[in-house]
Amino acid sequence: FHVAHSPARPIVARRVAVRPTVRRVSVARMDGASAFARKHGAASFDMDALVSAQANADPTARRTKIVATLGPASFDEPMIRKLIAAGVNVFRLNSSHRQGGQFEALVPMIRKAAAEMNKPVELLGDLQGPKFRCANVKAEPMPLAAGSTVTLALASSDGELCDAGRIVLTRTKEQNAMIGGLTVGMVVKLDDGAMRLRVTKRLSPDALECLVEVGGGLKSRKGINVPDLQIDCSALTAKDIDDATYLLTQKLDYIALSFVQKGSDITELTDLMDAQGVPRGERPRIIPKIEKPAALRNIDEILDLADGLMVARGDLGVELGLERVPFFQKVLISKANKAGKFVITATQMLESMIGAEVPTRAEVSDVANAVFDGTDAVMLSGESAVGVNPPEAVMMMGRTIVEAEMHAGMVSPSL
Ligand SMILES: Nc1ncnc2c1ncn2[C@@H]1O[C@H](COP(=O)(O)OP(=O)(O)O)[C@@H](O)[C@H]1O
Ligand SMILES: C=C(OP(=O)(O)O)C(=O)O
Repeated sequence: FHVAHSPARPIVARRVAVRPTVRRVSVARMDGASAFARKHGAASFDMDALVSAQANADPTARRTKIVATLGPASFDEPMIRKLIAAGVNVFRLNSSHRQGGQFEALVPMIRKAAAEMNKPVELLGDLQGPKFRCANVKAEPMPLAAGSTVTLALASSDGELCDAGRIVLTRTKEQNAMIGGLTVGMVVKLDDGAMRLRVTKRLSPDALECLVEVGGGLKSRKGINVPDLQIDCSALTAKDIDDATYLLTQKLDYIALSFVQKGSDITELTDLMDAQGVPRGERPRIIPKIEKPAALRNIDEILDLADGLMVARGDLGVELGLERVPFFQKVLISKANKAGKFVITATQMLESMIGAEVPTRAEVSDVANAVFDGTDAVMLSGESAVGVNPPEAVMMMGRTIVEAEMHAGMVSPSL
């Protein structure tokens, strides 16, 4: 190699990794280097055996479960059967997108397919919670060009669509409060932060002018986050109560609650179950979605009242900052493991498979690392809801999990 232009600070192996004294490192002080040394210091690798021992086992025979979100790409019975055969353990019905009698048709379809295939498939109903979303878009995707100006407004009539530089939100108590609370200079993020607006002018009590700082294409019902705005609202919105009222009649296995911030948010859901007279033995297990900094602060009281957790990395990434997600994923998985509760790692796991047959190395690595962290389940979102090949996404995830589980004992979590 020509080294004349080598960087001032070359990459060097961590000295602690080869020090024979690693076992004396203080456990109390868990700095990165000592944690690395404690994990790897004493390991010896039989490279021949490791390279030969490719897991060619059945990708459906694994401990870590696969949760697959259903959507337009997976709504028919032949596809549901393919997904079950590919190894889906839990189907997720996202109430944020519930329309017409969609779920009413899907639930019996899944149960029938699972029974006929003799596979123990479970169902998870996800409640939107106080999450802001745009209305449906007239011609998808609606272009938002960087540098252009758009209007962000409450819908002026029922059924108004996002169109021609106007992003509209259905009128709900929470969305009315959001539009009312926005002030000039605030940042508004769209679609899990893929696009960014900045408020430049208040046009009326119901509408704001915004500059598109990061552009893109907006699709129907995409999430809207305003990290600078705190809105005091209940954990269950009117829509959640309506969705939960239906879901609780379906004897689902799990119910996920979005934007939980504190323990009492979970109590709102158990109160609803009481009010509906859902017998104790028939209640779905409650999964708070951890996607707000407040939920991280109050995680112990939340975990106490929950049956499991979801590391909801989509919104968590927007609310907390993307670069902070990996560490908190490990903390949340560790806390759930220690409390004896299950944990689902969710969102963008094989994201590129929405449009491609093959994922990126980074995505495969992400699935494997979630397994190494100790997750109990990994989740597919758009990959199985709107992707080009939902069964292949499930099989890719299954193969990755099997391979990771084979080595999980060697790559034990360090938290
Ligand atoms: N029940 C549904 N009906 C229509 N589209 C859906 C449904 N569920 C999911 N989708 C589509 O799949 C995408 C990914 O699903 P998911 O991650 O659950 O949604 P989101 O991140 O919007 O909550 C959604 O943004 C939506 O476009
Ligand atoms: C799972 C998540 O929630 P949703 O898909 O409902 O936005 C998330 O934000 O990661």
